[in-house]
Amino acid sequence: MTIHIGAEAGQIAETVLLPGDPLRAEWAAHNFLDNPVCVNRVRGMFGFTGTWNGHPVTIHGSGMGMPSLSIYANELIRDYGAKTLVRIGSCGAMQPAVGLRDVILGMTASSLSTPSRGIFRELNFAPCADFDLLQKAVVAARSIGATYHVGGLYSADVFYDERPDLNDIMTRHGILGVEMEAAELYNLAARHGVRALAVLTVSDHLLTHEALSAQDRQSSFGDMVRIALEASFS
Ligand SMILES: O=P(O)(O)O[C@H]1O[C@H](CO)[C@@H](O)[C@H]1O
Ligand SMILES: O=c1cc[nH]c(=O)[nH]1
Repeated sequence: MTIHIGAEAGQIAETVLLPGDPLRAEWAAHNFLDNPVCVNRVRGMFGFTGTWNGHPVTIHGSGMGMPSLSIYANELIRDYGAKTLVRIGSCGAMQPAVGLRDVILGMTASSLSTPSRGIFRELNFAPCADFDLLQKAVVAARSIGATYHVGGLYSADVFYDERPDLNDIMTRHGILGVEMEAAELYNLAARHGVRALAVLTVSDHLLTHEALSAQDRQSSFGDMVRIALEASFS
């Protein structure tokens, strides 16, 4: 057990899917895993471990924002030995060619700052996905017929952004979507020598202002879960 995760040693799989929403973790575990067992409920941040095609998998909420994800990813990697961490999240589209419900595979993640800023200081480290996972996710996305895009993410620190000019700069530089966790996940993966990828579903569009409901964000993003699982084990 750790401060934030109540699972016993051995109850967390080496492959962990990380939705921000703990109820999405519950939905995904019950819809995609065999014999899911709840292994964490500390602070209501549910984690479930089961199997997918015989492979042990944990699906664990990360919470919203990089400070929250950083707590869970640190403990999952350092205390439980997680080796493959795939964020399965929602995001806002930042390009006209990206549509609602499309999947974005996050090759890089730009940010204003992350919990790792204190380490990098004057350096502009470039957080990026694990290439092997990324290319396997592309194959998986193609095979299930998902509409997908590969490219850069913007990991913002705030959802209600008083600096829309930052979004505009990201759009002008080709960034596909905005979310709030991937940059720190990629930083931690680099630091600890593990694999990470963000597989996201577009839940709203910054340019058209279309948006899906909270219920849709919790329990209708099956393609990204399938892609995350296929990529992890192929
Ligand atoms: O749907 P999740 O995975 O939580 O991801 C996105 O949704 C939350 C904001 O609504 C932030 O966590 C953002 O990154
Ligand atoms: O962080 C997020 C997630 C979805 N949509 C956004 O605009 N931001």
